[in-house]
Amino acid sequence: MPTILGQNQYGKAENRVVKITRDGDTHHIKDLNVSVALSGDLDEVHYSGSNAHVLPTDTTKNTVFAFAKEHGIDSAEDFGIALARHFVDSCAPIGRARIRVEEYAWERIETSDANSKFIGADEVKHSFVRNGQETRTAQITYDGTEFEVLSGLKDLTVMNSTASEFWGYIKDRYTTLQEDYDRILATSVSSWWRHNWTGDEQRPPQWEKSYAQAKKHMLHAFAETYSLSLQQTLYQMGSRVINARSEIDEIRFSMPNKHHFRVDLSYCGVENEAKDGAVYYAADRPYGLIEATVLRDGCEPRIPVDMTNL
Ligand SMILES: O=c1[nH]c(=O)c2[nH]c(=O)[nH]c2[nH]1
Repeated sequence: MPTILGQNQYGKAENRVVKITRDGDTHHIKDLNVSVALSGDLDEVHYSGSNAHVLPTDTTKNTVFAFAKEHGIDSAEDFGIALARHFVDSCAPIGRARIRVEEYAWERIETSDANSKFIGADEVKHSFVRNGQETRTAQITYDGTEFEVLSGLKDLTVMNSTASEFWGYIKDRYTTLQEDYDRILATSVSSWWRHNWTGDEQRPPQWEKSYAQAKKHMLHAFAETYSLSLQQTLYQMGSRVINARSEIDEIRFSMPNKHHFRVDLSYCGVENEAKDGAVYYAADRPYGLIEATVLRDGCEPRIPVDMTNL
């Protein structure tokens, strides 16, 4: 049977690069997991094994580490943009580069001045604890003409211990769920959002600030929405980000409903009402999975539907 080659891409995945920047005694950490995927005029390596158009994945790995040293890492997005531009602009057979980045945040450990003297410093400025909140993500794609910059996060776990109800849904012969007028709403947010910046001629967003603001608006909307469903909360979170941040046109969420079931304690004659402060069973599976995109009116959806499950 004749066959032809379909979509293909290659590169070094999961380059774990840690860059320390020293500002006197004060150190700064950028801790990234960078994956490179290149595509272009690469039929021959698949058909005949000719490597004439292949930039080795080993070289793509070396480039990641060299760029971290030579250019530093201002933000995941800046780093991805520099790498994507380099691979496409410096290597003729490569027509498109996609750089995916996960960033792990570190927080400075605050110490007492007195004890710091033991290591000969007034204050320790080089000790960090891994931040246990979300993992930041970015994906930069460049085709030689336009950039697409997606930023995101995953594993941002949030809970409202009240101000959530769920009732008025379809009931059929399989329904056992009781309507609930005071429930826990908890989820682990995965989200990607798309910036409308596409290239050099416009001023790029300030990526670090944009990320912090997007996360803040998401969290505030989660906290401030009186929720009748997780779907409604999701939409409020997306709308808040789009309305507050002019550089973002589209945001997609994948949010598992981390169910907390009020335990029926009637077996020992104990009431367990939400209003009195209840005991819940935190179920880990199965979970409702609520996913949706929120768009600025008039903008095209471009974030792939399954992007949030990476
Ligand atoms: O917020 C919710 N949305 C649903 O669609 C749903 N379905 C369900 O069983 N519980 C919930 N909760």
